[in-house]
Amino acid sequence: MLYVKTPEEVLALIESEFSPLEQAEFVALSEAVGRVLAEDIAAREYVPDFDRSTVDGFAVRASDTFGCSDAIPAILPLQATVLMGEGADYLLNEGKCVAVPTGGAVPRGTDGVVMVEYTEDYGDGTIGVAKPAAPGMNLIFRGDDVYPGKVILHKGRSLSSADIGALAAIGRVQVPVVKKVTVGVISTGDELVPPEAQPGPGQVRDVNSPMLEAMLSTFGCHVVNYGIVVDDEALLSQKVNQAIAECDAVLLSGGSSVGVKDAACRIIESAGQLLLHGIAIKPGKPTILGKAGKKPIVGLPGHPVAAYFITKLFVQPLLGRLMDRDMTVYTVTARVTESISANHGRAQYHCCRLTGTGGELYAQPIRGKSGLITTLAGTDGYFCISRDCEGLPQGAEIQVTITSGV
Ligand SMILES: Nc1nc2c(c(=O)[nH]1)N[C@H]1C(S)=C(S)[C@@H](COP(=O)(O)OP(=O)(O)OC[C@H]3O[C@@H](n4cnc5c(N)ncnc54)[C@H](O)[C@@H]3O)O[C@H]1N2
Ligand code: MOO
Repeated sequence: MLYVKTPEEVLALIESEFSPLEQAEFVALSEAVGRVLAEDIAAREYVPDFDRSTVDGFAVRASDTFGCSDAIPAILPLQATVLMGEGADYLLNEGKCVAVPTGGAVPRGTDGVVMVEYTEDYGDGTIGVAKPAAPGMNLIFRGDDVYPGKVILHKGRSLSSADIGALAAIGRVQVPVVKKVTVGVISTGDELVPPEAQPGPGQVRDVNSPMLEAMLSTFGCHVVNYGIVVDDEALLSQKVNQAIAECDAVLLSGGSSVGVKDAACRIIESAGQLLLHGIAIKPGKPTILGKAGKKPIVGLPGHPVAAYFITKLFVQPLLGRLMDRDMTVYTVTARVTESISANHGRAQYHCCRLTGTGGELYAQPIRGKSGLITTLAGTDGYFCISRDCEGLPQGAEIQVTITSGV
């Protein structure tokens, strides 16, 4: 008999029982994408460090161009030409202009740049300006991007490729990141053979290890795969204890239910402390959570779809807690394409395919038992029917968490 907790209670348990590992290291910028920042990053300099033009054109004092037009251009003598990669440390004289390339420095006193398209070079050292410049037009001023002390990225953020660009802009080539959490993965079952093997009668390929390994690497973890262990309690216990010694967290798939050979619960209990056995969720009810010291041990249900959802819904936030990382998932609103029934009392999760027509998104639920795996393959996301709901009518609005691409 399982004494189940609600998903909300499980998330609260994770928050209260586990804490960030707080292990940081420095990595090169080229290694930093996807890593989690260990501290806020503040700029130490101005970016850009000089006033610069955003167009090819002529730096002007805007007031010298007011009122000009195609018919009556402002005629400004060319004072100088700025070259790319060189400074312009002089004053723009009143009534004059300076030729600047896109990104080039502009002289002091410039408060606008007129695009070359709106000018005419008369060939006598003067430029005709046919369109007035508004103050600030086509200019980026020193420190517009960042200034010393400005925090550009916050602790806990998983670095995106755009963030890498921002770090490069401020010269942070050694980045303080949270050390990767190492997660040990063990699959248990007498019936399991490695994916490369041809299953014999009653045997199935190990789906969970490769799937979990892939999921964990998208969460930014380092994975140690301990392979398949047969249903031998002593052997499994030895493997679990080895994984606890070598890793920061352990996932054990299979053997989580209440069958005679389902030893995961006893093994986790003897390795440390049992925190939970059973979540009011479908699929994934017979999930186990325990800890050995500060290290979490999760007993995932053997059914691959159940193992998948439990990893998405609870292991991901658990590892986020260890890495002190924001693991917020984003959802989109869609309408279900067909009615779907649900078990009252358990939050029920379904994968779906999304289509979009007429500005609306539609979610086609993918039906199938949790022992099947191809129901997950090729789906775009998943949605939940809450435990107090007996089903959804066709067209009901749902929130879909997108999973395609990860
Ligand atoms: N009497 C009861 N039986 C079951 C219950 C229950 O409450 N009472 N719960 C069912 C639910 S729900 C689930 S989910 C499963 C969980 O089973 P276990 O975690 O104990 O896992 P196993 O018995 O080892 O395997 C279940 C199923 O999954 C296949 N499996 C296991 N590992 C893998 C893997 N790595 N790759 C692919 N497939 C795997 C295994 O062959 C079994 O078919 O229990 C129900 N039973
Ligand atoms: O967790 Mo089970 O998947 O409901 O069969």
